[in-house]
Formats: sequence, structure tokens, C-alpha cells
Amino acid sequence: MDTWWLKAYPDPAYRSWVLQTWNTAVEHKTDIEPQHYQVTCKDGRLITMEISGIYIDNEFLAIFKDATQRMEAEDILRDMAFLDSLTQIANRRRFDEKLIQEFNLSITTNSPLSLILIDIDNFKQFNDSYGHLIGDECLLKVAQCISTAVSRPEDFVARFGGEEFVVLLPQTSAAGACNVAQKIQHAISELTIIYDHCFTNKVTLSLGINTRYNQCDHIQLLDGADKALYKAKEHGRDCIVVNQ
Ligand SMILES: Nc1nc2c(ncn2[C@@H]2O[C@H](COP(=O)(O)OP(=O)(O)OP(=O)(O)O)[C@@H](O)[C@H]2O)c(=O)[nH]1
Repeated sequence: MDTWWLKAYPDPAYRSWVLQTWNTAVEHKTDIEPQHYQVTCKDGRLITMEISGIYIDNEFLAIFKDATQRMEAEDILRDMAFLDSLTQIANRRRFDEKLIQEFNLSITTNSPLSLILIDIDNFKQFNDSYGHLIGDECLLKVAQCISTAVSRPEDFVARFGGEEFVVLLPQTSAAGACNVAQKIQHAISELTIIYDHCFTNKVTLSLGINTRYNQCDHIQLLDGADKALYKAKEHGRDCIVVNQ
């Protein structure tokens, strides 16, 4: 049995936590609620077991279920619910959740929070010239460019809808957000999309920035970025505007 414990739970800290959970249940003669444990198989594979225990007349009945496949399926479903299938970045639903989380965190920690709303310029014309498939490829490449330009782990990129993207920048002032917006513009200026063996016209973006200010709520934060984006379009596109 000791050898089994060593093999199934090679990490000493994790093994001691699992043992403690089980020993406590045995001591208190209580059932063990189903929990997931990472168990190492004989061949070294790591699987997730759902393990529960029922205490019956001084005996303990342990129930082991391999939950690996179910959890993988759940991961896929979660990804499908929160990932945009075309661009493989977070979707609008995920962004809406994240915005509220980060907004509340920025109030609690009294730190700045900036948001960049991005729209591909004249995308209707792009689709009309090259077709929807190349349009879709363009959206995927723009999403990749934005994600690569945004480097800090806490920064968050999502497809806002259609040809619009959004970047959420925790702990970032308006000046910092401008730097990120410039990096995105630079990355896009180097973007190439091939149509019929030739490069398509250059893709450009309009970007609107807003930073959380006192008394504003998360809707106003988004609304301010939208107003700035509208101004960027009015100013002739391919530019960055900060909401004042
Ligand atoms: N290929 C493709 N096109 C999309 C997708 N979502 C939105 N679009 C297209 O994006 C275009 C957006 O057009 P408009 O809202 O007129 O904006 P625009 O042409 O970019 O003009 P400005 O924003 O003013 O620069 C429309 O033609 C939509 O059909 C998509 O998933 N794939």
C-alpha cells in the first residue's frame, strides 16, 4: 500500500495533503465528498480521478472514477463558451465578465485601468474586394498581431464583435495605453495578407483609448473608449484617440 501511495502521489506535499484528507475522514468516521485528485499511473501518465469515500460500519468504501475524459470535455466546452471560434481569442461574453472583474479590482487596489477599442478601417471594402474568406483570414491575423503586441500576462485581448477588438490593460495609465496602441499599430503596419498570389492592400486600424476615472462605472469606461474610437474614424482613420 505504501508503495502505491508513493507511485500514485510522487509529489510529497500533494501526497501528504491527500493522506491528511483521508485520515481526517477515517478519524471522524465521515464520508469523503467527491473530490478530484491528480493521480500518477504506473506508466507515468497523470490522470484526474474523482475519489469519494463512504463510511460503513467501521469500514471505508472508496470509489474511484476516472474523470480525465469528462474534465477534458468540460475544458473544451468552457473554451467554446469563451473563445471566438474564428480568431481563437476571447469572445465578447468572456470580455464582459473580465471587464467587471478588472474594474472592481482596479477600484479595490486603487490602480489605473485602461481600455483600447480597436476597429479595422474600411473592412467592408476589404471584404468586397477580396471576399469573405480572405476577410476572415484578415480578422485572424489582426487578432494574432494584437495579442502579440500586448505583452504583459495580465493584459487581455478579445474580439468585441464583427471587425472590432478590445484590449483591457490593468495597472495601466492613459500614457501606457498609448504606448500599447502604438505597438499594435506598428505590428499591423507589418502585416501581410496574400490574395491570389499578391499582397492585399495594407490593413489599418482606428483605436480609441479610455482610462478609469473617479465616479465612472464600467459601462462609462467602455463608452468613453467608443467615443474616442468614433473620433478616430472622424479624424480620417488609421490613428489613436484618447478620450479626454
Ligand atoms: N469576413 C468577415 N467580415 C466580417 C465579419 N464580421 C463583420 N464583418 C464585416 O465587417 C464589415 C464592417 O463594415 P462597416 O461597419 O461598414 O465598417 P468599415 O467598412 O470597417 O468602415 P469603418 O469602420 O468606418 O472604417 C461588414 O462588411 C461586415 O460584414 C466576419 O466575421 N468575417
